[in-house]
Amino acid sequence: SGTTRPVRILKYVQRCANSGDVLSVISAIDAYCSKVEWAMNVGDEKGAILDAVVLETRPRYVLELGTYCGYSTLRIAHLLAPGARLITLEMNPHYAQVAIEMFRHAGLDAQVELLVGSSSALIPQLRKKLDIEKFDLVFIDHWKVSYLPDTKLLEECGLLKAGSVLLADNVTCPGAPDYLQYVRNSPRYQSQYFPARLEYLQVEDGVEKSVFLG
Ligand SMILES: O=C(NC/C=C/[C@H]1O[C@@H](n2ccc(=O)cc2)[C@H](O)[C@@H]1O)c1cc([N+](=O)[O-])cc(O)c1O
Ligand SMILES: [Mg+2]
Repeated sequence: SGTTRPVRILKYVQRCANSGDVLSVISAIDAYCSKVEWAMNVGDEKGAILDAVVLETRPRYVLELGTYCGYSTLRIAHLLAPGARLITLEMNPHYAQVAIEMFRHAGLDAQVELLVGSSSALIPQLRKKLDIEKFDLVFIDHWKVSYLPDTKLLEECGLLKAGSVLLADNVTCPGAPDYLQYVRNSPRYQSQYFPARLEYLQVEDGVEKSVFLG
């Protein structure tokens, strides 16, 4: 039985990226996935949009839905102020283990709190479990069919406040049409689309930034 794609990415990073250097880890993942084998990281073009939203939001509490190898987790963690908290949810224990090793190589494992489980099971537990009232920024990049139900769950659990920012990957490819329709038509959101290419490919994608209005 061979390795998995996340393990091959991790091994490449451990071999080629300087440990403790998060930017070299990020560029090593992008190098591997653009030259050797594609993987569903947000990538460097959409990643730059994510960076800009993190910098403008200056979030204290961040939630990520879908860790995978931890690429976007690292991009976010790198830009957070001391004392900020980044929670990332991953339901696949193997992916979670790879991501933890990725965070260790980048020297950011102390900056990230990874919870293993499905978002629908974990989101209702976050307030009690983590003593967090509201999230300032949510990066949504897990199953595309879960974007809308999980957004409604975040609202119902009182985890969003006026000004909370949702940033959703892949709203064009693979697409999250029900989510888009909701955030673009609900009076409770101010939504904006940022077109970009799908990671490592010449295919059209985009991210949607939606500000919760309370
Ligand atoms: O399908 C995609 N993403 C699904 C991501 C799923 C990730 O979220 C986790 N999760 C964590 C918690 C959950 O509750 C559910 C899943 C899964 O265990 C996986 O690690 C995708 C596909 C393409 N593509 O071009 O095909 C491009 C992209 O950028 C994508 O993000
Ligand atoms: Mg994605």
